[in-house]
Amino acid sequence: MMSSTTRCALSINVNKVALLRNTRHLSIPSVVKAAELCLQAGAQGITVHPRPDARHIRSDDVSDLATLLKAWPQAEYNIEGNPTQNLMDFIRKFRPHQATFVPDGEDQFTSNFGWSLPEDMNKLRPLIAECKALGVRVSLFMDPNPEAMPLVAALGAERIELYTETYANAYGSGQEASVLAGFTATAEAALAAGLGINAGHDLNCDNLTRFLKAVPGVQEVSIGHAFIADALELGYTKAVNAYQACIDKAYD
Ligand SMILES: CC(=O)[C@@H](O)[C@H](O)COP(=O)(O)O
Ligand SMILES: NCC(=O)COP(=O)(O)O
Repeated sequence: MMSSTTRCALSINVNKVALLRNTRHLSIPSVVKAAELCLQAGAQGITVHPRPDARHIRSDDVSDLATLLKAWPQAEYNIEGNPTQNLMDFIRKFRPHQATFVPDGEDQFTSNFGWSLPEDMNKLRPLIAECKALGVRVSLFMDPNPEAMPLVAALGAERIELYTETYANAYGSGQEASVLAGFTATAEAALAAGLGINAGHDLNCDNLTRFLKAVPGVQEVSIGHAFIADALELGYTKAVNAYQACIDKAYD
């Protein structure tokens, strides 16, 4: 049973719509239309990760989505990236609801580790302070490690995003329970430190419910790759409905 009564929000990551669009010069599929259909279907937010090599989300997408989100005052705009690379320019210009700081290299294949604390603290502190001054919530992408949670709070970040690929890989295997226990302990430590909790990476309609049942206090999941794969088969509306049903099942 979940220990939090707050229902987890679903933020749809539309990176992979842009990835497909970028293989031609025809502006299809539309990233903005994808986001709009997901919001119309009941998604609570939109996430993008504009990488320095612009392999999927481009500057214009970040701008166009900021415009779209103005028409959806209840929805949250979450921009992910490395604040020592290109992220801060987007944060200063568009002031999204949330900036998720991710320690990726310039041409990293995909995100696959969280921040190292205390090592990264000095470079993160002023950037977190700047986001706070801009009215932008900061979430730090973190591996499951309870001991790091007080350090995240000491930096002034409001949330962590649990990097969930290890859970996704362990799902359904003999390792699942022990891997999940690490996420549960980290979430408990985060809550004790006064932090909010997000989660993401390789979450999908199969593994999502068990994660939310086991890990207390998750306020938001951002889901992209598996969601877009499902939407190719179901359409955006049915895919959002399916993921919302997976979230609802965690509260049964
Ligand atoms: C921060 C994170 O968890 C990633 O999942 C990321 O947003 C995905 O990036 P790609 O879509 O480029 O793999
Ligand atoms: N923050 C994680 C995210 O936005 C999406 O990750 P994925 O579902 O594409 O692995």
